Parts: sequence; C-alpha cells; structure tokens
Amino acid sequence: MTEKLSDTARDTMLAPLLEGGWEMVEGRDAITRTFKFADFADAFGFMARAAIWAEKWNHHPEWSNVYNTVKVTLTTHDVDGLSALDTKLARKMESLAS
Ligand SMILES: C[C@H](O)[C@H](O)[C@H]1CNC2=NC(N)=NC(=O)C2=N1
Repeated sequence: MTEKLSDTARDTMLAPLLEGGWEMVEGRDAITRTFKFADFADAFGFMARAAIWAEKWNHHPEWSNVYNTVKVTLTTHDVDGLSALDTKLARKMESLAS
C-alpha cells in the first residue's frame, strides 16, 4: 500500500534529492528536475530506460522533452502527494542520467 511520505521519511529520503538538484513544485506535493543531455538521442535514450522502470514499478512520471532536455515531475496521484515510489524513481533517474 502506497502512503504519503512521513515527516521522518522526508528527512531521510527526500532531503538528499533536494540537496542533489531536485526541487519542490510550488503549490504541489511534488518534485521536479530538469535533465540536460548532449542531444536528442541521449535524452530519448534516458526516457526509454526510465520508462521501463516506471512501467515495472507501475509508477509513472509527468515529463516533457524538447530536443536535449527532459523536464520531470514526480508525485503519486493515488495519494495526492509524494510517496516512497517517487524517491525511488528519482534515484533511478539520477543513476540513469549519470
Ligand atoms: C491503476 C494504477 O495502478 C495507478 O493509476 C498507478 C499508475 N501510475 C501511477 N503513477 C503515479 N505517478 N502515481 C500514481 O498514483 C500511479 N498510479
């Protein structure tokens, strides 16, 4: 069962992401990050790899792509806020983009 992140989990799981380049979305319990790549092929390759994990975990990003840029927003629609699935997918995206 997915639950909203507790205050403790926000300290342990969310804070490192916010220190590492993710930001809270104004007015929403959601995080966002813009990833830049060398070109469209790299950006789309990242999206393809991330999509496989998103589908495996049944947890899907809100995202957009323009050429070499992918803007990602993560939140859990089922709980109307951030859950551990968002921090898990954010960490996966970090490793896929690096
Ligand atoms: C029915 C299905 O399990 C749900 O709609 C899943 C699909 N992907 C999802 N993705 C995200 N980001 N949040 C959700 O709550 C969510 N729920």
